[in-house]
Amino acid sequence: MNKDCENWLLTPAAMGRVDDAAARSGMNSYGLMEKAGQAVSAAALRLFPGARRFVVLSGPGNNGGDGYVTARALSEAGAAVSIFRLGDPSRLKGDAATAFAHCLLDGDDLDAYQPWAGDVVVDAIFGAGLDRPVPDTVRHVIERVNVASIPVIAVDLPSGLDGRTGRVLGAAFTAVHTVTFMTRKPAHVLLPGRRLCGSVEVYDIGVPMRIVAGEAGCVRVNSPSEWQYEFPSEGLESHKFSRGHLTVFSGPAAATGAARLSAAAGLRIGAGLVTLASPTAALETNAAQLTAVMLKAIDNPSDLAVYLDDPRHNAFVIGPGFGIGERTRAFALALKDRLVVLDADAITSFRDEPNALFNAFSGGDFRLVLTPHEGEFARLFPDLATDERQSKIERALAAAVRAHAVIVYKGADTVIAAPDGRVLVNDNAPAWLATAGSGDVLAGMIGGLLAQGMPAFEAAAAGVFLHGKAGTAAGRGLTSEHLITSIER
Ligand SMILES: NC(=O)C1=CN([C@@H]2O[C@H](COP(=O)(O)OP(=O)(O)OC[C@H]3O[C@@H](n4cnc5c(N)ncnc54)[C@H](OP(=O)(O)O)[C@@H]3O)[C@@H](O)[C@H]2O)[C@@H](O)CC1
Ligand SMILES: Nc1ncnc2c1ncn2[C@@H]1O[C@H](COP(=O)(O)OP(=O)(O)O)[C@@H](O)[C@H]1O
Ligand SMILES: [K+]
Repeated sequence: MNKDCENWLLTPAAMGRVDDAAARSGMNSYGLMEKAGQAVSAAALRLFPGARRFVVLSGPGNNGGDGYVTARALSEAGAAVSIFRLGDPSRLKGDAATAFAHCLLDGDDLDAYQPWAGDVVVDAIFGAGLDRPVPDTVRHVIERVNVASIPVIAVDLPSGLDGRTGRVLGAAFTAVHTVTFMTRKPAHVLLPGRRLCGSVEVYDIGVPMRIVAGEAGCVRVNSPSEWQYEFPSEGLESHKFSRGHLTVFSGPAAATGAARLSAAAGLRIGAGLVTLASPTAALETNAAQLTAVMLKAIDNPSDLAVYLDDPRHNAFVIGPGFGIGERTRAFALALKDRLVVLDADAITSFRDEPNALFNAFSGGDFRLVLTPHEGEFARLFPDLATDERQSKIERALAAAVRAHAVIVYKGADTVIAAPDGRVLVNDNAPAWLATAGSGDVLAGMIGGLLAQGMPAFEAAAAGVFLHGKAGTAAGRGLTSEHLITSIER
Protein backbone atom coordinates (compact mmCIF):
# COMPACT_ATOMS: atom_id res chain seq x y z
CA MET A 1 0.00 0.00 0.00
CA ASN A 2 1.26 3.50 -0.79
CA LYS A 3 2.48 5.02 2.50
CA ASP A 4 0.99 8.46 1.74
CA CYS A 5 -2.56 7.25 1.67
CA GLU A 6 -2.61 4.08 3.72
CA ASN A 7 -4.91 5.62 6.36
CA TRP A 8 -7.16 7.62 4.03
CA LEU A 9 -10.78 6.65 3.53
CA LEU A 10 -12.49 7.97 0.40
CA THR A 11 -16.20 7.62 -0.17
CA PRO A 12 -17.27 6.16 -3.52
CA ALA A 13 -18.41 9.67 -4.54
CA ALA A 14 -14.98 11.12 -3.74
CA MET A 15 -13.29 8.26 -5.60
CA GLY A 16 -15.59 8.96 -8.56
CA ARG A 17 -14.33 12.56 -8.56
CA VAL A 18 -10.77 11.21 -8.44
CA ASP A 19 -11.51 9.10 -11.54
CA ASP A 20 -12.93 12.14 -13.33
CA ALA A 21 -10.00 14.35 -12.37
CA ALA A 22 -7.52 11.66 -13.48
CA ALA A 23 -9.25 11.45 -16.86
CA ARG A 24 -9.33 15.26 -17.22
CA SER A 25 -5.61 15.41 -16.42
CA GLY A 26 -4.98 13.59 -19.69
CA MET A 27 -4.23 10.20 -18.12
CA ASN A 28 -5.21 7.11 -20.03
CA SER A 29 -8.17 5.99 -17.90
CA TYR A 30 -8.31 2.61 -19.60
CA GLY A 31 -4.73 2.13 -18.38
CA LEU A 32 -6.05 2.42 -14.80
CA MET A 33 -8.65 -0.26 -15.44
CA GLU A 34 -6.01 -2.47 -17.02
CA LYS A 35 -3.81 -2.17 -13.90
CA ALA A 36 -6.81 -2.82 -11.64
CA GLY A 37 -7.71 -6.03 -13.48
CA GLN A 38 -4.10 -7.21 -13.59
CA ALA A 39 -3.85 -6.70 -9.81
CA VAL A 40 -6.98 -8.78 -9.22
CA SER A 41 -5.69 -11.52 -11.49
CA ALA A 42 -2.36 -11.58 -9.65
CA ALA A 43 -4.13 -11.81 -6.29
CA ALA A 44 -6.34 -14.65 -7.52
CA LEU A 45 -3.37 -16.66 -8.81
CA ARG A 46 -1.39 -15.98 -5.65
CA LEU A 47 -4.19 -16.94 -3.26
CA PHE A 48 -5.65 -19.86 -5.21
CA PRO A 49 -2.89 -21.50 -7.26
CA GLY A 50 -4.83 -24.78 -7.21
CA ALA A 51 -8.19 -23.41 -8.41
CA ARG A 52 -9.86 -25.68 -10.96
CA ARG A 53 -11.64 -22.74 -12.55
CA PHE A 54 -11.86 -18.98 -12.02
CA VAL A 55 -15.41 -17.73 -12.50
CA VAL A 56 -15.54 -14.02 -13.27
CA LEU A 57 -18.94 -12.42 -12.61
CA SER A 58 -19.01 -9.14 -14.56
CA GLY A 59 -21.49 -6.31 -14.07
CA PRO A 60 -22.79 -3.46 -16.24
CA GLY A 61 -20.31 -0.71 -15.19
CA ASN A 62 -16.60 -0.17 -14.67
CA ASN A 63 -16.44 -2.80 -11.94
CA GLY A 64 -17.51 -5.23 -14.67
CA GLY A 65 -14.81 -3.68 -16.88
CA ASP A 66 -12.22 -4.60 -14.25
CA GLY A 67 -13.70 -8.10 -14.39
CA TYR A 68 -13.11 -8.43 -18.16
CA VAL A 69 -9.48 -7.38 -17.74
CA THR A 70 -9.11 -9.89 -14.88
CA ALA A 71 -10.63 -12.68 -16.98
CA ARG A 72 -8.28 -11.95 -19.89
CA ALA A 73 -5.22 -11.79 -17.62
CA LEU A 74 -6.12 -15.05 -15.86
CA SER A 75 -6.63 -16.76 -19.18
CA GLU A 76 -3.32 -15.42 -20.52
CA ALA A 77 -1.71 -16.93 -17.40
CA GLY A 78 -3.03 -20.33 -18.47
CA ALA A 79 -5.88 -20.62 -15.95
CA ALA A 80 -9.33 -22.01 -16.77
CA VAL A 81 -11.76 -19.07 -16.81
CA SER A 82 -15.53 -18.72 -17.29
CA ILE A 83 -17.38 -15.41 -17.49
CA PHE A 84 -20.96 -14.77 -16.42
CA ARG A 85 -22.44 -11.36 -17.15
CA LEU A 86 -25.11 -9.13 -15.68
CA GLY A 87 -26.74 -7.10 -18.43
CA ASP A 88 -26.18 -6.89 -22.16
CA PRO A 89 -22.45 -6.39 -22.80
CA SER A 90 -23.20 -4.43 -25.98
CA ARG A 91 -24.49 -1.69 -23.66
CA LEU A 92 -21.19 -1.31 -21.81
CA LYS A 93 -19.67 2.16 -22.17
CA GLY A 94 -16.23 3.76 -22.18
CA ASP A 95 -13.40 1.83 -20.58
CA ALA A 96 -15.65 -1.10 -19.66
CA ALA A 97 -16.61 -1.46 -23.35
CA THR A 98 -12.90 -1.40 -24.26
CA ALA A 99 -12.12 -4.06 -21.63
CA PHE A 100 -14.94 -6.23 -22.99
CA ALA A 101 -13.68 -5.81 -26.56
CA HIS A 102 -10.16 -6.89 -25.54
CA CYS A 103 -11.44 -9.97 -23.75
CA LEU A 104 -12.02 -12.65 -26.36
CA LEU A 105 -13.52 -15.24 -24.00
CA ASP A 106 -17.14 -16.23 -24.41
CA GLY A 107 -19.51 -15.56 -21.56
CA ASP A 108 -22.97 -16.51 -20.42
CA ASP A 109 -25.77 -14.83 -18.44
CA LEU A 110 -25.32 -14.57 -14.69
CA ASP A 111 -28.43 -16.75 -14.19
CA ALA A 112 -26.65 -19.63 -15.86
CA TYR A 113 -23.86 -19.90 -13.30
CA GLN A 114 -23.98 -23.14 -11.31
CA PRO A 115 -21.05 -23.50 -8.89
CA TRP A 116 -18.66 -26.46 -9.22
CA ALA A 117 -16.35 -27.75 -6.54
CA GLY A 118 -12.96 -26.15 -7.13
CA ASP A 119 -14.37 -22.85 -8.47
CA VAL A 120 -13.05 -19.52 -7.28
CA VAL A 121 -15.38 -16.58 -7.94
CA VAL A 122 -14.04 -13.17 -8.95
CA ASP A 123 -16.86 -10.82 -8.03
CA ALA A 124 -16.88 -7.86 -10.45
CA ILE A 125 -20.63 -7.24 -10.55
CA PHE A 126 -20.90 -3.96 -8.62
CA GLY A 127 -18.33 -1.78 -6.91
CA ALA A 128 -18.48 1.89 -6.09
CA GLY A 129 -21.51 2.49 -8.34
CA LEU A 130 -24.05 0.38 -6.43
CA ASP A 131 -26.77 2.77 -5.33
CA ARG A 132 -29.79 0.58 -4.63
CA PRO A 133 -30.57 -2.98 -3.54
CA VAL A 134 -29.13 -5.64 -5.83
CA PRO A 135 -31.51 -7.23 -8.35
CA ASP A 136 -32.91 -10.73 -7.71
CA THR A 137 -30.54 -12.34 -10.24
CA VAL A 138 -27.61 -11.16 -8.14
CA ARG A 139 -29.23 -12.14 -4.85
CA HIS A 140 -29.80 -15.66 -6.18
CA VAL A 141 -26.23 -16.07 -7.41
CA ILE A 142 -24.94 -14.89 -4.01
CA GLU A 143 -27.10 -17.55 -2.34
CA ARG A 144 -25.83 -20.30 -4.68
CA VAL A 145 -22.21 -19.31 -4.08
CA ASN A 146 -22.76 -19.26 -0.31
CA VAL A 147 -24.48 -22.63 -0.24
CA ALA A 148 -21.66 -24.20 -2.26
CA SER A 149 -19.00 -22.49 -0.06
CA ILE A 150 -17.17 -21.15 -3.11
CA PRO A 151 -14.37 -18.71 -2.18
CA VAL A 152 -14.90 -15.18 -3.48
CA ILE A 153 -12.36 -12.52 -4.39
CA ALA A 154 -14.08 -9.13 -4.59
CA VAL A 155 -13.07 -6.38 -6.98
CA ASP A 156 -13.11 -3.07 -5.08
CA LEU A 157 -16.01 -4.12 -2.82
CA PRO A 158 -18.08 -7.29 -2.40
CA SER A 159 -21.13 -6.73 -4.62
CA GLY A 160 -24.12 -5.67 -2.54
CA LEU A 161 -22.04 -3.65 -0.09
CA ASP A 162 -22.65 0.09 0.04
CA GLY A 163 -19.17 1.63 -0.14
CA ARG A 164 -20.14 4.73 1.84
CA THR A 165 -21.93 3.14 4.79
CA GLY A 166 -20.68 -0.45 4.93
CA ARG A 167 -24.29 -1.67 4.89
CA VAL A 168 -25.72 -4.43 2.76
CA LEU A 169 -28.13 -3.39 0.01
CA GLY A 170 -30.37 -6.47 -0.29
CA ALA A 171 -27.66 -9.13 -0.27
CA ALA A 172 -23.87 -9.20 -0.55
CA PHE A 173 -21.05 -11.61 -1.18
CA THR A 174 -18.79 -12.62 1.69
CA ALA A 175 -15.30 -12.40 0.24
CA VAL A 176 -12.11 -14.00 1.47
CA HIS A 177 -10.11 -11.20 -0.11
CA THR A 178 -10.91 -7.79 -1.60
CA VAL A 179 -8.65 -5.87 -3.94
CA THR A 180 -9.39 -2.17 -3.89
CA PHE A 181 -7.67 0.73 -5.58
CA MET A 182 -5.65 3.71 -4.26
CA THR A 183 -7.35 3.95 -0.83
CA ARG A 184 -9.79 2.03 1.31
CA LYS A 185 -13.44 3.12 1.37
CA PRO A 186 -15.59 3.40 4.54
CA ALA A 187 -17.19 0.01 3.82
CA HIS A 188 -13.82 -1.71 4.17
CA VAL A 189 -13.65 -0.68 7.85
CA LEU A 190 -17.25 -0.14 9.01
CA LEU A 191 -19.38 -3.11 9.99
CA PRO A 192 -20.80 -5.24 8.57
CA GLY A 193 -18.71 -4.34 5.53
CA ARG A 194 -15.35 -5.08 7.13
CA ARG A 195 -16.45 -8.64 7.88
CA LEU A 196 -17.67 -9.19 4.31
CA CYS A 197 -14.43 -7.97 2.69
CA GLY A 198 -12.07 -10.57 4.14
CA SER A 199 -8.48 -9.40 3.88
CA VAL A 200 -8.22 -6.07 2.06
CA GLU A 201 -5.45 -5.27 -0.39
CA VAL A 202 -5.05 -1.66 -1.52
CA TYR A 203 -3.42 -1.58 -4.93
CA ASP A 204 -1.86 1.55 -6.37
CA ILE A 205 -3.10 1.73 -9.97
CA GLY A 206 -1.13 4.92 -10.55
CA VAL A 207 -3.59 7.78 -10.05
CA PRO A 208 -1.31 10.70 -9.11
CA MET A 209 -1.24 11.22 -5.36
CA ARG A 210 -1.98 14.95 -5.71
CA ILE A 211 -5.34 14.05 -7.28
CA VAL A 212 -6.22 11.54 -4.55
CA ALA A 213 -5.06 13.99 -1.86
CA GLY A 214 -7.40 16.63 -3.30
CA GLU A 215 -10.37 14.46 -2.32
CA ALA A 216 -8.96 12.85 0.82
CA GLY A 217 -10.71 15.03 3.43
CA CYS A 218 -10.25 14.32 7.14
CA VAL A 219 -11.66 10.80 7.45
CA ARG A 220 -8.99 8.19 8.12
CA VAL A 221 -8.24 4.85 9.69
CA ASN A 222 -6.98 5.23 13.27
CA SER A 223 -3.25 4.63 13.56
CA PRO A 224 -0.40 6.06 15.67
CA SER A 225 0.60 8.46 12.88
CA GLU A 226 -2.70 10.28 13.51
CA TRP A 227 -1.89 11.18 17.14
CA GLN A 228 1.70 10.29 17.97
CA TYR A 229 2.83 13.91 17.59
CA GLU A 230 0.73 14.80 20.67
CA PHE A 231 1.53 11.70 22.72
CA PRO A 232 2.91 12.61 26.16
CA SER A 233 6.49 11.67 26.79
CA GLU A 234 8.06 11.70 30.23
CA GLY A 235 11.61 13.01 30.55
CA LEU A 236 14.25 13.48 33.20
CA GLU A 237 12.58 16.69 34.31
CA SER A 238 9.16 15.03 34.82
CA HIS A 239 7.63 14.63 38.24
CA LYS A 240 4.26 13.22 39.14
CA PHE A 241 2.55 16.63 39.24
CA SER A 242 3.80 17.50 35.75
CA ARG A 243 2.16 14.34 34.40
CA GLY A 244 -1.36 15.44 35.28
CA HIS A 245 -3.95 14.52 37.89
CA LEU A 246 -6.90 12.39 36.86
CA THR A 247 -9.98 12.12 39.08
CA VAL A 248 -12.50 9.30 38.63
CA PHE A 249 -15.86 9.35 40.39
CA SER A 250 -16.85 6.18 42.20
CA GLY A 251 -20.40 4.91 42.50
CA PRO A 252 -22.07 3.83 45.79
CA ALA A 253 -20.67 1.02 47.95
CA ALA A 254 -22.28 -1.70 45.86
CA ALA A 255 -21.02 -0.28 42.53
CA THR A 256 -17.40 0.76 42.92
CA GLY A 257 -15.55 -1.66 40.65
CA ALA A 258 -16.15 0.16 37.37
CA ALA A 259 -14.58 3.39 38.62
CA ARG A 260 -11.60 1.50 40.03
CA LEU A 261 -11.02 -0.05 36.61
CA SER A 262 -11.03 3.44 35.05
CA ALA A 263 -8.70 4.79 37.72
CA ALA A 264 -6.21 1.96 37.38
CA ALA A 265 -6.21 2.35 33.59
CA GLY A 266 -5.61 6.10 33.91
CA LEU A 267 -2.59 5.45 36.09
CA ARG A 268 -1.27 2.74 33.81
CA ILE A 269 -1.48 5.01 30.72
CA GLY A 270 0.74 7.51 32.51
CA ALA A 271 -1.24 10.05 34.55
CA GLY A 272 1.07 11.21 37.37
CA LEU A 273 -1.66 11.05 40.01
CA VAL A 274 -5.08 9.45 40.07
CA THR A 275 -7.70 10.08 42.71
CA LEU A 276 -10.88 8.12 43.18
CA ALA A 277 -13.56 10.53 44.39
CA SER A 278 -15.85 8.37 46.45
CA PRO A 279 -19.05 8.78 48.47
CA THR A 280 -18.18 8.54 52.18
CA ALA A 281 -20.31 5.39 52.43
CA ALA A 282 -18.08 3.67 49.86
CA LEU A 283 -14.72 4.83 51.23
CA GLU A 284 -13.99 1.62 53.11
CA THR A 285 -14.88 -0.61 50.19
CA ASN A 286 -12.64 1.40 47.91
CA ALA A 287 -9.81 1.76 50.42
CA ALA A 288 -9.64 -1.99 50.83
CA GLN A 289 -8.82 -2.37 47.13
CA LEU A 290 -6.60 0.59 46.25
CA THR A 291 -2.87 1.08 46.46
CA ALA A 292 -1.33 3.65 44.10
CA VAL A 293 -4.69 5.27 43.37
CA MET A 294 -5.60 7.88 46.01
CA LEU A 295 -8.97 8.27 47.66
CA LYS A 296 -11.01 11.35 48.50
CA ALA A 297 -14.50 11.66 49.95
CA ILE A 298 -16.80 13.70 47.73
CA ASP A 299 -20.49 13.37 48.45
CA ASN A 300 -22.21 16.37 46.98
CA PRO A 301 -21.73 19.35 44.64
CA SER A 302 -20.35 21.57 47.39
CA ASP A 303 -17.60 19.00 48.20
CA LEU A 304 -16.86 18.94 44.50
CA ALA A 305 -16.70 22.74 44.30
CA VAL A 306 -14.02 22.77 47.01
CA TYR A 307 -12.08 20.03 45.17
CA LEU A 308 -12.25 22.04 41.95
CA ASP A 309 -10.61 25.01 43.65
CA ASP A 310 -7.33 23.20 42.99
CA PRO A 311 -6.58 23.75 39.30
CA ARG A 312 -4.13 20.82 39.31
CA HIS A 313 -7.16 18.52 39.27
CA ASN A 314 -7.26 18.88 35.52
CA ALA A 315 -9.00 15.80 34.09
CA PHE A 316 -12.02 13.75 35.12
CA VAL A 317 -13.86 10.56 34.28
CA ILE A 318 -17.49 10.42 35.29
CA GLY A 319 -20.03 7.71 34.59
CA PRO A 320 -18.77 4.17 35.18
CA GLY A 321 -20.99 2.73 37.93
CA PHE A 322 -21.87 6.23 39.09
CA GLY A 323 -25.66 5.96 38.95
CA ILE A 324 -28.22 7.79 36.84
CA GLY A 325 -30.01 10.99 37.82
CA GLU A 326 -29.91 14.55 39.08
CA ARG A 327 -26.77 14.20 41.20
CA THR A 328 -24.87 12.84 38.20
CA ARG A 329 -26.04 15.75 36.05
CA ALA A 330 -25.01 18.26 38.71
CA PHE A 331 -21.54 16.71 39.02
CA ALA A 332 -21.04 16.60 35.25
CA LEU A 333 -22.12 20.21 34.76
CA ALA A 334 -19.84 21.36 37.59
CA LEU A 335 -16.90 20.03 35.55
CA LYS A 336 -17.69 22.18 32.53
CA ASP A 337 -14.38 24.05 32.56
CA ARG A 338 -12.22 20.92 32.91
CA LEU A 339 -11.19 18.07 30.65
CA VAL A 340 -13.87 15.41 31.01
CA VAL A 341 -14.60 11.91 29.79
CA LEU A 342 -18.32 11.31 30.15
CA ASP A 343 -19.23 7.63 29.96
CA ALA A 344 -21.92 5.10 30.84
CA ASP A 345 -24.40 6.34 33.53
CA ALA A 346 -23.35 9.96 33.04
CA ILE A 347 -24.34 9.74 29.37
CA THR A 348 -27.66 8.14 30.20
CA SER A 349 -28.33 10.80 32.84
CA PHE A 350 -28.66 13.41 30.07
CA ARG A 351 -31.12 11.36 28.03
CA ASP A 352 -33.98 13.83 28.61
CA GLU A 353 -31.96 17.02 28.38
CA PRO A 354 -28.88 16.51 26.22
CA ASN A 355 -28.71 20.22 25.40
CA ALA A 356 -27.99 21.07 29.03
CA LEU A 357 -24.79 19.07 28.67
CA PHE A 358 -23.91 20.32 25.19
CA ASN A 359 -24.46 23.97 26.13
CA ALA A 360 -22.29 23.67 29.25
CA PHE A 361 -19.30 22.57 27.19
CA SER A 362 -20.01 24.72 24.13
CA GLY A 363 -17.53 27.58 24.55
CA GLY A 364 -13.78 27.43 24.01
CA ASP A 365 -11.64 24.45 23.04
CA PHE A 366 -13.41 21.15 22.94
CA ARG A 367 -12.68 19.45 26.24
CA LEU A 368 -15.51 16.95 26.58
CA VAL A 369 -15.11 13.36 25.34
CA LEU A 370 -18.31 11.30 25.14
CA THR A 371 -17.83 7.52 24.90
CA PRO A 372 -21.24 6.01 24.06
CA HIS A 373 -21.82 2.46 22.88
CA GLU A 374 -24.69 1.96 20.43
CA GLY A 375 -27.43 2.12 23.09
CA GLU A 376 -26.02 5.18 24.84
CA PHE A 377 -25.55 6.96 21.52
CA ALA A 378 -29.25 6.43 20.77
CA ARG A 379 -30.16 7.97 24.14
CA LEU A 380 -28.27 11.22 23.48
CA PHE A 381 -28.81 11.43 19.72
CA PRO A 382 -32.04 9.54 18.95
CA ASP A 383 -32.61 11.24 15.60
CA LEU A 384 -29.09 10.47 14.36
CA ALA A 385 -29.20 6.89 15.62
CA THR A 386 -32.29 6.09 13.59
CA ASP A 387 -31.29 7.86 10.38
CA GLU A 388 -30.74 4.89 8.09
CA ARG A 389 -29.20 7.01 5.33
CA GLN A 390 -26.17 8.01 7.37
CA SER A 391 -23.06 5.97 7.95
CA LYS A 392 -21.58 5.52 11.42
CA ILE A 393 -18.94 8.06 10.36
CA GLU A 394 -21.57 10.64 9.40
CA ARG A 395 -23.54 10.03 12.59
CA ALA A 396 -20.51 10.42 14.83
CA LEU A 397 -19.51 13.61 13.07
CA ALA A 398 -22.99 15.13 13.33
CA ALA A 399 -23.05 14.22 17.02
CA ALA A 400 -19.63 15.81 17.60
CA VAL A 401 -20.73 19.06 15.99
CA ARG A 402 -23.98 19.15 17.96
CA ALA A 403 -22.36 18.32 21.30
CA HIS A 404 -19.22 20.39 20.76
CA ALA A 405 -17.44 17.28 22.01
CA VAL A 406 -15.22 14.52 20.79
CA ILE A 407 -17.40 11.48 20.21
CA VAL A 408 -16.06 7.97 20.69
CA TYR A 409 -18.87 5.93 19.13
CA LYS A 410 -17.91 2.48 20.39
CA GLY A 411 -18.24 -0.96 18.88
CA ALA A 412 -16.01 -3.31 16.94
CA ASP A 413 -15.67 -0.42 14.48
CA THR A 414 -15.30 2.46 16.96
CA VAL A 415 -15.51 5.87 15.28
CA ILE A 416 -13.80 8.89 16.85
CA ALA A 417 -15.07 12.27 15.61
CA ALA A 418 -14.25 15.89 16.45
CA PRO A 419 -16.43 18.97 15.87
CA ASP A 420 -13.79 20.32 13.44
CA GLY A 421 -14.49 17.48 10.99
CA ARG A 422 -11.71 15.03 11.83
CA VAL A 423 -12.82 11.41 11.97
CA LEU A 424 -10.89 8.20 12.64
CA VAL A 425 -12.26 4.68 12.30
CA ASN A 426 -10.60 2.11 14.52
CA ASP A 427 -9.92 -1.37 13.18
CA ASN A 428 -7.55 -3.03 15.67
CA ALA A 429 -9.97 -4.10 18.44
CA PRO A 430 -10.29 -7.86 19.00
CA ALA A 431 -13.77 -9.28 19.56
CA TRP A 432 -12.88 -10.42 23.09
CA LEU A 433 -12.94 -6.78 24.20
CA ALA A 434 -16.68 -7.35 24.41
CA THR A 435 -16.46 -8.10 28.13
CA ALA A 436 -17.72 -6.41 31.29
CA GLY A 437 -15.67 -3.38 32.24
CA SER A 438 -13.68 -2.98 29.05
CA GLY A 439 -15.42 0.34 28.32
CA ASP A 440 -14.54 1.53 31.82
CA VAL A 441 -10.89 0.79 31.09
CA LEU A 442 -11.12 2.76 27.86
CA ALA A 443 -12.66 5.78 29.63
CA GLY A 444 -9.81 5.73 32.16
CA MET A 445 -7.18 5.50 29.43
CA ILE A 446 -8.60 8.53 27.62
CA GLY A 447 -8.87 10.41 30.93
CA GLY A 448 -5.25 9.58 31.75
CA LEU A 449 -4.09 10.93 28.40
CA LEU A 450 -6.17 14.10 28.83
CA ALA A 451 -4.58 14.60 32.25
CA GLN A 452 -1.15 14.49 30.61
CA GLY A 453 -2.09 17.34 28.30
CA MET A 454 -3.01 15.48 25.13
CA PRO A 455 -5.72 17.34 23.18
CA ALA A 456 -9.15 15.71 23.35
CA PHE A 457 -9.32 14.27 19.82
CA GLU A 458 -5.82 12.83 19.90
CA ALA A 459 -6.32 11.50 23.46
CA ALA A 460 -9.51 9.74 22.41
CA ALA A 461 -7.91 8.25 19.28
CA ALA A 462 -4.79 7.13 21.14
CA GLY A 463 -6.90 5.65 23.94
CA VAL A 464 -9.03 3.64 21.52
CA PHE A 465 -6.02 2.39 19.57
CA LEU A 466 -3.99 1.41 22.64
CA HIS A 467 -7.09 -0.25 24.15
CA GLY A 468 -7.35 -2.42 21.02
CA LYS A 469 -3.64 -3.13 21.15
CA ALA A 470 -3.82 -4.09 24.83
CA GLY A 471 -6.77 -6.37 24.08
CA THR A 472 -4.79 -8.10 21.35
CA ALA A 473 -1.77 -8.48 23.62
CA ALA A 474 -3.91 -9.90 26.44
CA GLY A 475 -5.43 -12.47 24.10
CA ARG A 476 -8.62 -14.50 24.21
CA GLY A 477 -10.28 -14.90 27.56
CA LEU A 478 -9.14 -11.51 28.80
CA THR A 479 -10.84 -9.90 31.75
CA SER A 480 -10.81 -6.16 32.28
CA GLU A 481 -8.26 -6.49 35.10
CA HIS A 482 -5.90 -8.29 32.71
CA LEU A 483 -6.59 -5.71 30.02
CA ILE A 484 -5.20 -2.98 32.28
CA THR A 485 -1.95 -4.82 32.90
CA SER A 486 -1.57 -5.32 29.14
CA ILE A 487 -1.68 -1.59 28.36
CA GLU A 488 1.53 -0.39 26.77
CA ARG A 489 2.16 3.20 25.91
N1 LIG B 1 -11.16 4.15 -8.32
C1 LIG B 1 -10.52 4.14 -9.49
O1 LIG B 1 -9.61 4.88 -9.62
C2 LIG B 1 -10.94 3.18 -10.54
C3 LIG B 1 -12.10 2.41 -10.39
N2 LIG B 1 -12.39 1.40 -11.20
C4 LIG B 1 -13.58 0.59 -11.03
O2 LIG B 1 -14.74 1.32 -11.32
C5 LIG B 1 -15.76 0.93 -10.40
C6 LIG B 1 -16.85 1.94 -10.36
O3 LIG B 1 -17.45 1.90 -11.61
P1 LIG B 1 -18.91 2.50 -11.85
O4 LIG B 1 -18.95 3.86 -11.34
O5 LIG B 1 -19.20 2.27 -13.26
O6 LIG B 1 -19.80 1.60 -10.89
P2 LIG B 1 -20.15 0.04 -10.83
O7 LIG B 1 -19.94 -0.42 -9.45
O8 LIG B 1 -19.48 -0.71 -11.92
O9 LIG B 1 -21.73 -0.01 -11.01
C7 LIG B 1 -22.38 0.87 -11.89
C8 LIG B 1 -23.30 0.12 -12.80
O10 LIG B 1 -24.15 -0.71 -12.06
C9 LIG B 1 -25.50 -0.32 -12.28
N3 LIG B 1 -26.21 -0.48 -11.02
C10 LIG B 1 -25.93 0.08 -9.82
N4 LIG B 1 -26.71 -0.41 -8.86
C11 LIG B 1 -27.50 -1.34 -9.47
C12 LIG B 1 -28.51 -2.22 -9.00
N5 LIG B 1 -28.84 -2.27 -7.71
N6 LIG B 1 -29.10 -3.01 -9.88
C13 LIG B 1 -28.76 -3.00 -11.17
N7 LIG B 1 -27.81 -2.19 -11.67
C14 LIG B 1 -27.19 -1.38 -10.83
C15 LIG B 1 -25.47 1.07 -12.79
O11 LIG B 1 -26.60 1.22 -13.60
P3 LIG B 1 -27.53 2.52 -13.53
O12 LIG B 1 -27.56 3.00 -12.12
O13 LIG B 1 -26.90 3.46 -14.46
O14 LIG B 1 -28.83 2.00 -13.98
C16 LIG B 1 -24.16 1.05 -13.58
O15 LIG B 1 -24.37 0.44 -14.84
C17 LIG B 1 -15.01 0.75 -9.12
O16 LIG B 1 -15.74 0.01 -8.18
C18 LIG B 1 -13.76 0.05 -9.61
O17 LIG B 1 -13.97 -1.36 -9.66
C19 LIG B 1 -11.38 0.91 -12.13
O18 LIG B 1 -11.93 0.58 -13.33
C20 LIG B 1 -10.16 1.74 -12.32
C21 LIG B 1 -10.15 3.07 -11.77
N1 LIG C 1 -17.01 -7.22 19.06
C1 LIG C 1 -16.13 -6.31 19.46
N2 LIG C 1 -14.94 -6.20 18.84
C2 LIG C 1 -14.05 -5.29 19.25
N3 LIG C 1 -14.25 -4.42 20.27
C3 LIG C 1 -15.41 -4.46 20.91
C4 LIG C 1 -16.42 -5.40 20.53
N4 LIG C 1 -17.47 -5.20 21.35
C5 LIG C 1 -17.15 -4.19 22.19
N5 LIG C 1 -15.90 -3.75 21.93
C6 LIG C 1 -15.21 -2.67 22.64
O1 LIG C 1 -15.23 -2.98 24.04
C7 LIG C 1 -15.60 -1.83 24.81
C8 LIG C 1 -16.92 -2.11 25.51
O2 LIG C 1 -17.39 -0.95 26.13
P1 LIG C 1 -18.83 -0.89 26.83
O3 LIG C 1 -19.86 -1.39 25.89
O4 LIG C 1 -18.98 0.46 27.41
O5 LIG C 1 -18.65 -2.00 27.96
P2 LIG C 1 -18.66 -1.90 29.55
O6 LIG C 1 -19.83 -1.03 29.91
O7 LIG C 1 -18.85 -3.31 30.03
O8 LIG C 1 -17.39 -1.33 29.99
C9 LIG C 1 -15.64 -0.68 23.82
O9 LIG C 1 -14.38 -0.05 23.75
C10 LIG C 1 -15.94 -1.36 22.49
O10 LIG C 1 -15.47 -0.62 21.39
K1 LIG D 1 -17.39 -6.23 -6.76
